[in-house]
Amino acid sequence: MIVNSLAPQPMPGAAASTVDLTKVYGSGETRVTALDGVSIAFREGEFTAIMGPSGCGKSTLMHCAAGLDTPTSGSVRIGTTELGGLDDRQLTQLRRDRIGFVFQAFNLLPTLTALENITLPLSLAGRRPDPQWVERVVSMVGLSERLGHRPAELSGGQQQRVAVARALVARPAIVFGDEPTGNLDSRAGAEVLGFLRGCVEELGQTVVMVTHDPVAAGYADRVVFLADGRLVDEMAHPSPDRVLDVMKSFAG
Ligand SMILES: Nc1ncnc2c1ncn2[C@@H]1O[C@H](COP(=O)(O)OP(=O)(O)OP(=O)(O)O)[C@@H](O)[C@H]1O
Repeated sequence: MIVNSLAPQPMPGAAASTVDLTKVYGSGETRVTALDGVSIAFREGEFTAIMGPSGCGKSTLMHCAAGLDTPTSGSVRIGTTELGGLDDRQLTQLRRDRIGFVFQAFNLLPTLTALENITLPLSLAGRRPDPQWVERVVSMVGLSERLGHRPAELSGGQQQRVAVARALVARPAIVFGDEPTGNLDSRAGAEVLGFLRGCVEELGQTVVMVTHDPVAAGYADRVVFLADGRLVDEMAHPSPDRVLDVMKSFAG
């Protein structure tokens, strides 16, 4: 299937983009081509879900696009910054300042309060929080009453909301989520997805999320489908039913 928005060149207005990205793990008999020439742009202010069968390369794509893993070949840009041209220190700085992460495991520090966890990226960067922005993020994710609580005193959904707020606090160019609702029940998952949607609509953020869940994908503006390390399809304005139909076609 030809996918017309998967342009070979980085698009203007892309928060992140890849061109002809490949990632090969191992060698000889254990060689695995996890990504096989992926060119994609994540547009500013858009919520994209990455889907596809287990092992198709979703996490690898996200990790390479976020500068957490190094591609075998091809290029990755965050905005106009080409990651291949950065040394380790610059890459660490770019991840800290321009990228937000939300993982399946909430990854909060147990000894810190919710507020301290949220502002940790700024503390590490030696930056002062912008009180108005922190207040906006905190109230959007509905945590105003619980800022003094430690993670153990919060439900899973609340902990993930802290993680979403932490991902947003530095006003990143892009937020990446790796199955951010994978550990949550459907109600808490829906809340977190609603907040990610809110980040896009109310705060103008760009969000990219890996998910297996067609209902989660239904919150996105666009779903891109990977199979065997290649982009094979995409869908604008997805609904869970239509996403499920595409997923079934992979299984068949
Ligand atoms: N560190 C690694 N060493 C060797 N092979 C790897 C490594 N990481 C991933 N792979 C392989 O690369 C391929 C893509 O893996 P990846 O985790 O990106 O897939 P995925 O679509 O995210 O899978 P899932 O939905 O099961 O999480 C798989 O075949 C996987 O076994």
